[in-house]
Amino acid sequence: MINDITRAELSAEALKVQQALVTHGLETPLAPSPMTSEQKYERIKGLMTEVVSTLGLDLSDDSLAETPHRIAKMYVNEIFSGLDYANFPKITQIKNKMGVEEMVKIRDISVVSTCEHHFITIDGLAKVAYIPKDNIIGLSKINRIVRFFAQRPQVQERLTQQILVALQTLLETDDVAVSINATHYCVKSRGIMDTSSSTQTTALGGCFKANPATRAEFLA
Ligand SMILES: Nc1nc2c(ncn2[C@@H]2O[C@H](COP(=O)(O)OP(=O)(O)OP(=O)(O)O)[C@@H](O)[C@H]2O)c(=O)[nH]1
Ligand SMILES: [Zn+2]
Repeated sequence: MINDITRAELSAEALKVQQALVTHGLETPLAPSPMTSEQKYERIKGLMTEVVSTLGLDLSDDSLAETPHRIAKMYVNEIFSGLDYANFPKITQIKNKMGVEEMVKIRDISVVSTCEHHFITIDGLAKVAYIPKDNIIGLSKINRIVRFFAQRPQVQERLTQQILVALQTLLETDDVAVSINATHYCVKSRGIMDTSSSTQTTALGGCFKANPATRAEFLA
């Protein structure tokens, strides 16, 4: 949830994307919080002090002393920074004056996210394609949108869909496709401890869904 003060600071793109995710039932489950980033940092630092000392570790050791601070900073400013729409990337688009009507496809976009069930890393690659309508988006902005949604606690299926809907909303076309192949460290480093499996998720819109040839070209 976003309060009125925060809303005023958000970009038009961030607000449009947030609204679209809510409409599609794809928004990350968020509980209303009146806390600022600074207040969240202070509280998490205190709570992590409890976690680390409960584990029996000596917080007076010079290597461990700053760990609660590091974790709180990492959660708020880094790996969960995508929970705050104030961090939504600046989006640059240009008019499609050159009449591009073929697929634009970006491969091997780094996806480093965090599994929301275990708070352990998800590590993979994304492929994103779209067929331009009126606008062409700056290429790096696609990577930045992937990163924004990756920097949340996630399930891979929702991450894939959030990227799809964000791009459809910004590009004003349904003709977008997203695919992610990733290793879940909650599967690799604990639990079943499978070190070889990876997970592929795909979200297709418009002609990528309707046209088998377009779908095949994307997935190839
Ligand atoms: N669909 C989906 N499942 C995920 C994702 N990340 C983790 N999971 C799964 O979430 C499930 C949580 O299952 P639980 O039984 O509640 O947790 P757990 O006891 O730690 O389960 P194990 O991992 O089997 O030890 C596990 O099967 C995980 O593999 C994801 O991105 N998508
Ligand atoms: Zn997990």
